[in-house]
Amino acid sequence: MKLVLLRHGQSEWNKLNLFTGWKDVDLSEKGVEEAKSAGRKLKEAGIEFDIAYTSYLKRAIKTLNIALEEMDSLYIETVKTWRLNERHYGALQGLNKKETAEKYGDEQVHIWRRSFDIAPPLMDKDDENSAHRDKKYRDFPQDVIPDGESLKLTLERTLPFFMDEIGPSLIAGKNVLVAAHGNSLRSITKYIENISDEEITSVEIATGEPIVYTLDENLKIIKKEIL
Ligand SMILES: O=C1c2ccccc2C(=O)c2c1cc(NS(=O)(=O)c1ccccc1O)c(O)c2O
Repeated sequence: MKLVLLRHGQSEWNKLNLFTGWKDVDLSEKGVEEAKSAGRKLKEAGIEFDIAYTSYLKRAIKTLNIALEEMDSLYIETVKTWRLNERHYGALQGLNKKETAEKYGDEQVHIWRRSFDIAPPLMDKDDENSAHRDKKYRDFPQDVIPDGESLKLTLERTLPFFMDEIGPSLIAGKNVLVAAHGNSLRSITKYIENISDEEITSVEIATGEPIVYTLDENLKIIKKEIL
């Protein structure tokens, strides 16, 4: 069966090189085109999906819907989960490179950049952008919703969803499409390709380029191709 990973197209804040995280920004024009192109590639590859998974963030949801529309597959079951959200960048959300360096210093940025288990400064729970005040997350236990995540924490809240939901769909023989974010897709890649904690920080998943895994019933990779 096929597992296809698709990182959302360029967002409005990617264009401005701002930390985005859980900020629910829209796709840019370019991002919409990237999603259409990904959908066309998947249609040409002739993959028929049985189920799709995405995050609670519109840049991923729209990427999925645009790609499914290109494949004339908007009818398939789609599951949305906060566990596929991008890494939460805490108080850094909305900052650009210059502001981050000015506020925290180049040395600190350099440490954060390569770190696996260091979280950024947390966002205040009463910040207007806090997930604790966002209706999307109102039904979740408040201690589960993050205010900032290390890469390790992000992987640790995404992988259980893969093991409990996506894995069983694959083992049931379904073709699965996951439209999500750089760091949440790293979690799945890390597991499928058995990548170490050190190596995963340098794995980059390109936007809008479907990664197609053909897996056996033990979720071992038979073939990997990037469309
Ligand atoms: O500061 C961070 C950082 C801080 C806290 C947790 C994670 C990261 C992180 O993962 C990261 C950073 C900077 C840059 N490059 S940058 O310094 O040029 C930069 C800074 C701010 C906004 C966008 C930029 O491109 C990266 O490529 C990163 O992957």
